[in-house]
Amino acid sequence: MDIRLGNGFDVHAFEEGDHVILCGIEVPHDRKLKGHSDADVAMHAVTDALYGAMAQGDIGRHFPPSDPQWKGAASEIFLRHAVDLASELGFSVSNIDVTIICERPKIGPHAADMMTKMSELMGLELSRVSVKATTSERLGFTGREEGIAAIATATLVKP
Ligand SMILES: Nc1ccn([C@@H]2O[C@H](COP(=O)(O)O)[C@@H](O)[C@H]2O)c(=O)n1
Ligand SMILES: C[C@@]1(CO)OP(=O)(O)OP(=O)(O)OC[C@H]1O
Repeated sequence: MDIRLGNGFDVHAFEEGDHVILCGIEVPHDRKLKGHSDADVAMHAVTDALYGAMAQGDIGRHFPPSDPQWKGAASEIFLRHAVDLASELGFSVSNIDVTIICERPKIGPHAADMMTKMSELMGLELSRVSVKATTSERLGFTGREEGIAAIATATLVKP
């Protein structure tokens, strides 16, 4: 069996707004995340973890930020592409795990919805999807609430 591990990391800065989108779920907040796409930092980290496990580059290689086609795009397009590519290459996703790093918004109350959404989008059973969060104890750019970071791992298997 061919077992692959990938990691992904992403950061998006805050700008004026009233909600953020994380793992495909709209979370009310007093700012939004800035990006070329919908700036779903957590979904981008998972997508990059999938590309990494396949050694297929990164999200910007497949969806260049210079391409106007992706302006305001829903990040599930990127995630689905990575999942479909895995399937084309003979892999199935075994599990994903993502940690969202921010002081606010609190992720705990939304984590179940986020895991359900990721499970549905990826066609992956819920027990194989993990979404969790931490603060950075008020240190650094996440601690100053300048933006949100996310780090993810994904495991792919080919029988
Ligand atoms: N945005 C966040 C950050 C944290 N949590 C939850 O709080 C727990 C404690 O966080 P520490 O950074 O103080 O360790 C953490 O384990 C999460 O359960 C959260 O929901 N949203
Ligand atoms: C997702 C893409 C799509 O153009 O743009 P952004 O929303 O800015 O997100 P980023 O994490 O900077 O990744 C680069 C791009 O692929």
